[in-house]
Amino acid sequence: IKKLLLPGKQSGPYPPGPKGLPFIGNALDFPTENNAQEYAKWEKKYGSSILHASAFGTHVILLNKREAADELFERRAQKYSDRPHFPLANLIGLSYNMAFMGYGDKWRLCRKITQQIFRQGAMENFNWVITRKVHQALGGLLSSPDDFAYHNKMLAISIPMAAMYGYDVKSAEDPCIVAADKSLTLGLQLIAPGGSLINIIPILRFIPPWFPGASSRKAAEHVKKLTRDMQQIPLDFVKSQMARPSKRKSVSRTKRLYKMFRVAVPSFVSEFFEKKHTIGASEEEEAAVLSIAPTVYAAIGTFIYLMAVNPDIQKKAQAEIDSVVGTKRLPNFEDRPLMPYIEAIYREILRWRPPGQVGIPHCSAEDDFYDGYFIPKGATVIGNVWAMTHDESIYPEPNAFKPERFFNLDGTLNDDDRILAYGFGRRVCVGKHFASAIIWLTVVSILATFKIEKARDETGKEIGISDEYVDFGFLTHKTPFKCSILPRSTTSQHLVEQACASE
Ligand code: HEM
Repeated sequence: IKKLLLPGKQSGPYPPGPKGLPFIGNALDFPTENNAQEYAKWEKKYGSSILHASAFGTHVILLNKREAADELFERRAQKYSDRPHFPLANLIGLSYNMAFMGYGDKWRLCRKITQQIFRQGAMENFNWVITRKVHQALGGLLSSPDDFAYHNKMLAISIPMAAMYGYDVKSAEDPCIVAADKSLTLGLQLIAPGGSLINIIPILRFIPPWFPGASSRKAAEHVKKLTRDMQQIPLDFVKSQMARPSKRKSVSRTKRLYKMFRVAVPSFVSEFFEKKHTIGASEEEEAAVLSIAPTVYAAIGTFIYLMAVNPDIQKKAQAEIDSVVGTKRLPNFEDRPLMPYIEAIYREILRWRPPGQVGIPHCSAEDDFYDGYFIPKGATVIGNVWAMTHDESIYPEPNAFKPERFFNLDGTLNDDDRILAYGFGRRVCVGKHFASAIIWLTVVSILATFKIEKARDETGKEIGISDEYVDFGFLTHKTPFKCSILPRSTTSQHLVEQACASE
């Protein structure tokens, strides 16, 4: 209300954008689905790639071009690394997550710890657990290929559970998985700008959940409980394991966990607990990064869809794998530098359909100018990743899935390896190396062993797959579809069976 009655001194024009109504501004103009594509249309409509809209006194700046995102989020990072207030994050118990924290000491501490754990050089710690879970997913595809979405979900949730907590999920019925799945799906939906009226009119958060019509508040209460379970079950597990006295003094607690459970240790949380004693992290920061699962799930869902509709690309990729790996073993991380075409597929998946099309919003910490336009302090600043990765001047025929675009004329990979889907500046995804390893190994392992095709009906006719996606809060997922996933040969079937038996 203060912002509306006493607007700050404005010293220049806002970027172009839709004309707002009194008081509510553009509250009715913000798209509730396909927002990245709608914001790209705004660019054409208002003749500018930097745009402005507002709702109830909150200014929103949209950046559709990479130069603007690089200038503001990277070069002016001091001013653009904060997050807007997410009124629902608190209500659903997600405020512990560093992705939603303001740019302050608490975030700095979390960032320091997580960056250390997930830095590129530390990926070896996780290779073992990623490999194990990817092999289990291959086994799942072998026994029930029609349930590929289920196996994908298990993979996406069980890797962080094992890596972070040393918690070994065996089935999707595990109470922790049920809670994680529901909490993240519902939570991310609610927290996004179009997810609830509370995000636009924060005062509504004070309405009690039992009040007639307070559906978001009710949903938030439900999600909060699920979030608590999702965190608490594995946290209790780690704490109980760490509290056990060691019989042999020379074996550290994390090594002891490793010996006992043969899961990915040092797990993120057990290492976090260890660090807590030396640098003093607080209780709330103990579980920071579980919201990653849906991003990985979205990327792998896109991969399966793209392989079903692009058989020639699939064949080319399999030819590369066969020439490097042969057919007597499964691929491993050491093969990665030897397979440029698979690398190009990885880049193209995240270019073609970034899991979070408009990333996570940043917030401006002070008044600023860019390109002659005024950006007020406290503005929500959104990098439209989808628009940037579909910029025709950089990626001709942007809607086509073409891994070849990442090659130089001499057949070597080009240097366009900055994955915009991971965001920008100081808030860039802290788990990008981890995510890259998971997605790469999943892609290469599935391609090495299975053939993905469109499903056929009883007359043998191919069943078409729609190209529709559905938005889940900040994320976008491929809508459910049918396809056929069969072993490439009896040799590849045996390889998968052996890998699963040895896990
Ligand atoms: C395909 C997979 C993934 C994608 C596309 C993705 C994308 C993103 C994006 C767009 C952001 C916000 C960046 C910004 O504000 O500009 C982010 C933040 C973050 N991501 Fe990821 N992510 C993925 C996987 C992961 C994984 C596996 C982890 C696990 C460690 C992770 C942990 C985080 C954290 C902790 C943040 C918050 C960083 C901060 O606010 O300082 N992400 N991610």
